Amino acid sequence: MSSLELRGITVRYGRFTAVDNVDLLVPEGTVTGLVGGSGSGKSTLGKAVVGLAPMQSGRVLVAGSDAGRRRGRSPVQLVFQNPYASLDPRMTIGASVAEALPREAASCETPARKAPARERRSACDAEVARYLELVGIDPARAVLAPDALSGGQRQRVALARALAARPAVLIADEITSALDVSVQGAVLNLLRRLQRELGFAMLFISHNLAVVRYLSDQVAVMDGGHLVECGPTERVLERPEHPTTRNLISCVPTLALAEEAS
Ligand SMILES: Nc1ncnc2c1ncn2[C@@H]1O[C@H](COP(=O)(O)OP(=O)(O)OP(=O)(O)O)[C@@H](O)[C@H]1O
Repeated sequence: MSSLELRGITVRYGRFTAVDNVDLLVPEGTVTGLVGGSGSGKSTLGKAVVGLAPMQSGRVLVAGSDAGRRRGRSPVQLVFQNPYASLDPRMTIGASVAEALPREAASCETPARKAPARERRSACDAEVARYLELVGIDPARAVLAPDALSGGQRQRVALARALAARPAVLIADEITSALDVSVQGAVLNLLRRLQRELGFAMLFISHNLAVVRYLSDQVAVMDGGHLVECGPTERVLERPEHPTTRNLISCVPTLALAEEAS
């Protein structure tokens, strides 16, 4: 199990500072919910952690060492909002998951032993089946292309692909917001169960405070690229200290009432 520690992360797009000197610790085996208004810098921070945003300064530490300096696969995996964009449409879902497997897991090879091709293939198929089963997809569907699946099923496959890389840390960026409300709950329950079973640290980015409360041990709040508040979920949501947090919380009942009224 590993922690994720962000130290002084700053991201600029040209002259615009999207994330400004953010420090954040996600302790090992726990979930931090990252909330904030639209454009506050949540996704940019998540992308910076995996090297997809132009980080001006700062360090990303996984289990205390610089994530970027590790050899081989990244210890951090990111699952995006859009399950239609996160899988290669030209690959079967089985091939997408297989691609993410660490070499030893995909081949049952050791440095001392090179496995024959047939043995490698069947070890790889077994691992792919294991990860598809883990996310509730029938392994017989491994031969299908992503467009044969629903949005919820694709997001499950995207999750299987991320987990197949055996990440120490998972970043989930609005992973249910593009899904039908009827399948959102199932994907969130799955994510919570897998996080507890596999024990990875998770940065869970969401607009939905109810979902953040359900999943998170601590909540971090962003505003204008700054991290303005961070603390245990119960404390932050019951006794918010920063006006931005109070404002986010006060918007929830307003929205609920607006939905009732419409
Ligand atoms: N590639 C980019 N080039 C220029 N500006 C960008 C880029 N990506 C994001 N931004 C800007 O950076 C700011 C933070 O964006 P970001 O997507 O991180 O916010 P967010 O909190 O995730 O918002 P939302 O909840 O709406 O997804 C916004 O003002 C956005 O317009």
